[in-house]
Amino acid sequence: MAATSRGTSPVPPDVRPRLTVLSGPSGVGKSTVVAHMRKVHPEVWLSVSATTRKPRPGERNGVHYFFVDDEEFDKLIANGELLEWAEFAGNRYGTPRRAVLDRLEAGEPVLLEIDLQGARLVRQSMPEAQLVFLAPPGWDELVRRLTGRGTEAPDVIERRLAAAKVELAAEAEFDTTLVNTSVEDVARELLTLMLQASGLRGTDD
Ligand SMILES: Nc1nc2c(ncn2[C@@H]2O[C@H](COP(=O)(O)OP(=O)(O)O)[C@@H](O)[C@H]2O)c(=O)[nH]1
Ligand SMILES: Nc1ncnc2c1ncn2[C@@H]1O[C@H](COP(=O)(O)OP(=O)(O)O)[C@@H](O)[C@H]1O
Repeated sequence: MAATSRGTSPVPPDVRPRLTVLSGPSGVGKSTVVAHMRKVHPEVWLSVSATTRKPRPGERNGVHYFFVDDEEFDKLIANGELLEWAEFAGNRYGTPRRAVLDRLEAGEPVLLEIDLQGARLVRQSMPEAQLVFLAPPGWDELVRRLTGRGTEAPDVIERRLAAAKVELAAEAEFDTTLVNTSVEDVARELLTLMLQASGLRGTDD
């Protein structure tokens, strides 16, 4: 089944590459979509965030995240090295500023996968960014995905589901919604949105 696109952002007249932010509730499939993008479209540059969260099995430092301790995260903030950062479900996450700006200056479209608070901060500091909301096909499916992933303890799942309710209520703040029914379809639509927003050609393959 195809991913459903609810609403679209107008294609801007300028041709500057734009930052694209992908956000959505925990368990909706953001990491899965991003992993698929990495595999099928390695040319798309994905920001790697710093986090104080402990790595999950299979997660690699410098690939999925830069895993740092609290002290190192404090330093990143103090030195102004983060474009934005937020606390989410008891851990801190932030986007390294320099790497993102370098890529944008080099003319490459850039993708950030960050939480709602981060998306709002990016909207303030870079109003030209396009904000894409990844929505679940329904609440029950979101619960199933988050529980089925099996990476979090029940209390952490509860915290993430509470955060998910807040995140779902913020959908209207985003330029576009993609419903994650099919990972392949979402990745394709996301790539098209990124290329269109950057004044480059959208693809249908
Ligand atoms: N603000 C912000 N949020 C981030 C960043 N990196 C990841 N996140 C978000 O932090 C939340 C938790 O991420 P994670 O622990 O990897 O869990 P998962 O996304 O549910 O698999 C998600 O909503 C991510 O999108 C970042 O650099 N900044
Ligand atoms: N389109 C989809 N259909 C069914 N399951 C999915 C889909 N996308 C992701 N999932 C599954 O949902 C769970 C949560 O996905 P994940 O990418 O970790 O979410 P997030 O990064 O948004 O927290 C994973 O077990 C993943 O395999």
